[in-house]
Amino acid sequence: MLNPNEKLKIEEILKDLEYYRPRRRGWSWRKQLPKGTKVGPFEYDQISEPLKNSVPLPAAHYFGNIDPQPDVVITSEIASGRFEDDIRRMRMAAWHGADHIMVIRTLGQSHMDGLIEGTPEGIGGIPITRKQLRATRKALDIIEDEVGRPINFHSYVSGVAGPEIAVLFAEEGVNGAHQDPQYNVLYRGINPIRSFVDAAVAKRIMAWADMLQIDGAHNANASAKMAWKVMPELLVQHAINCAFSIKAGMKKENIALSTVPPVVSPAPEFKMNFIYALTVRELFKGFKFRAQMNTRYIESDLFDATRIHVLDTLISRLTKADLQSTITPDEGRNVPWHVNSIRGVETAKHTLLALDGIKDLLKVNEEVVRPKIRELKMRAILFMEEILENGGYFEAVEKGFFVDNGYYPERLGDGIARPKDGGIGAGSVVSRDPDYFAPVCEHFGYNNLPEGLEKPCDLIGGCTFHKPEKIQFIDELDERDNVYLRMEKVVKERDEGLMSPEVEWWGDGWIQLDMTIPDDEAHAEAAAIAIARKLGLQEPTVISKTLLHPSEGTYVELKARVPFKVRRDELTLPEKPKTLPEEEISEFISRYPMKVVAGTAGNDEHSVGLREILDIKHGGIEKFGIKYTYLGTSVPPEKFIDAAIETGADAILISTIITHNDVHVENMKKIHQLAIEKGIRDKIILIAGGTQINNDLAVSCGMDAGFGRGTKGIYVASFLVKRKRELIGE
Ligand SMILES: Cc1ncc(COP(=O)(O)O)c(/C=N/CCC[C@H](N)C(=O)O)c1O
Repeated sequence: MLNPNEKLKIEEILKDLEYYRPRRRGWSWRKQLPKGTKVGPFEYDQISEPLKNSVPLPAAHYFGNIDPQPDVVITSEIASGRFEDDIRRMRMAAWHGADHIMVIRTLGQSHMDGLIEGTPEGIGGIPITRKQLRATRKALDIIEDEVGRPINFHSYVSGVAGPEIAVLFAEEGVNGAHQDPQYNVLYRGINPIRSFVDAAVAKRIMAWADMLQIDGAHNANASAKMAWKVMPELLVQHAINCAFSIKAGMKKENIALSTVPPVVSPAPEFKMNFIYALTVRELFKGFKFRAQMNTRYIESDLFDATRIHVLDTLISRLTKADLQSTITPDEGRNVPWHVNSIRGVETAKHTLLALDGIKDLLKVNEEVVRPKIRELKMRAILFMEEILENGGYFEAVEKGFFVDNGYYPERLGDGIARPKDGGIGAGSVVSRDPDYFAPVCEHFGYNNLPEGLEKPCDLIGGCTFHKPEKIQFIDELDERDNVYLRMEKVVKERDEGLMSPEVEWWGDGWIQLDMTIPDDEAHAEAAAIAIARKLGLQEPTVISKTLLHPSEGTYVELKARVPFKVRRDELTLPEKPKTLPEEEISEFISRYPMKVVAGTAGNDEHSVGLREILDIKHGGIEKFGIKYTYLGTSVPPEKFIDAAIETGADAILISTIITHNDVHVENMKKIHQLAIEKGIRDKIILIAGGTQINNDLAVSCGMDAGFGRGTKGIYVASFLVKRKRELIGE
């Protein structure tokens, strides 16, 4: 069982992998809760069972730290090239609410006509191998136990080894996979006939394994020059894969359409995206919808990408999504980093919760949308009719019907044409002889079962689906490229407590820094690099720039490598404030009633933090019986002293956030000085608080104590009691 306070040890995961068997087969949906379910102070209509361990959204602490889980499965796409580091990121993503982990394959795996073995390092994705799948599924088992919800493990069945990959996934308990023959044809240049034959074989196996299938329509969005123009084609692509999948034996509820809002602002996106989303859900009722956030128009600006993804998730809530697949906001600038995988999950969770029940609040204006939906459907139907007129799919793809940037029936003639008898694997499909028989189960198509056999694999005493002990587990094939070699350095540093920052791989040393340079883009970029170099950072690289003004300023984000490590055992941790037990505070106050005056000092209007320290509802000092007089905001130092004298207060609590020209320091010194002048300094307790305050600073300005960001009422109450005890000699 994983302990949240202990790091996951990959070496433990790698032990006894040859004996590992997946705990289940098939896809797990979230367990829905009824409409009107109460969580903390609120009622929800679209949530599922909560997690045992999780990280709530940033604002959750205002509402009792609730972390309601939306009804929709949330995907995190993770693949840095080293599965051992991806496993740690999967644990992070699971705690933030992801229960669908998608692992992108290494560059070019689609062109390998066979399986890869061992654990080589990947490029831009993971080499999908039996050992990598087992280690990851085994890790996901303990991670799902830690968060308390099943996690779906997902990858891709495509390429010339599609059927072999499908068997591998079925054997290793993979829960979901992309499978769409059109992907092979259009984007991997694999022979169309081979692709569809392989797809039938693969889909039949996926059906047996009860895997959820995601189709590949999103790739047309991602590939078209004008992504919004391919909307009619997307409907056709979905139709082709859905119909083919049903014929290959898949159940409708395991067929998910991969649908992406096609365009982004500054386009008036909802005029297209919302209509399209309504249309696809109407046409494919009964299938599942996997909403993928837009990848086509992501730039390097994390804020813009996040805004896009919030709006994409709004589309999901306004129509329907069974899965919300997040895209990391940094997909436009680097291979996704840990933090951005998590940000993608937070965006989905935040938006889905924010829009809980939204469809009960709004009605779609049928009068306006109906003709537009109908037009889209007509365009798709015409497209399909033209395919038929041209002799069918293979002829149409040969003529470049697909991913053409015309808004069908308009055609620009720039579609992706694939010759029916060309491409990788051309001519490799042979028809089965009348007496063809393969002694394996779930084998699509003509399989001549001999008399007396109940199922094909009876002939060989069981196939790997029915006798998993027959699966051949190959450990490592390349002694120069495997996880053990990679772990040698990592385990040594980890056990020595050597720490360095990382973005995707253990200790890769990368950090991100950002700065605003008051100059044009070119000079700002050059200056940022020079500054990073002077800071001693290595390989400084600009990953994003935001023009604030052509000449006045540019905001620059860089990544750079830290050339050193720090030792964990040499770190001085900020000591946690020593608080007294609640009942001890209340008991003391009952014997020595205390009064304070409080307010925000000087010309400071920020009072939320101070209210949290005072008011009972936030666990403020009032909770322990301490009475307070609230002087309001922008209180001059003199007023604090006069009020304290007037009310006979034991303490003055000043809150100060503004630090321009050190006004916070001046105010603290002034109050300390005035208390001396009025002869009350030795009887009154002076406390300052605020996000820019710390104890040393406050004491150096004459305060008795200072409290910074994250302070709780009990910290202040404990200090008041301790100081009062000193004053009365208890
Ligand atoms: C239908 C299909 N088959 C196979 C592959 C993978 O194929 P290869 O191993 O890269 O050749 C893909 C990949 N899609 C792009 C990334 C995931 C995307 N961002 C998503 O979230 O859906 C695919 O769409």
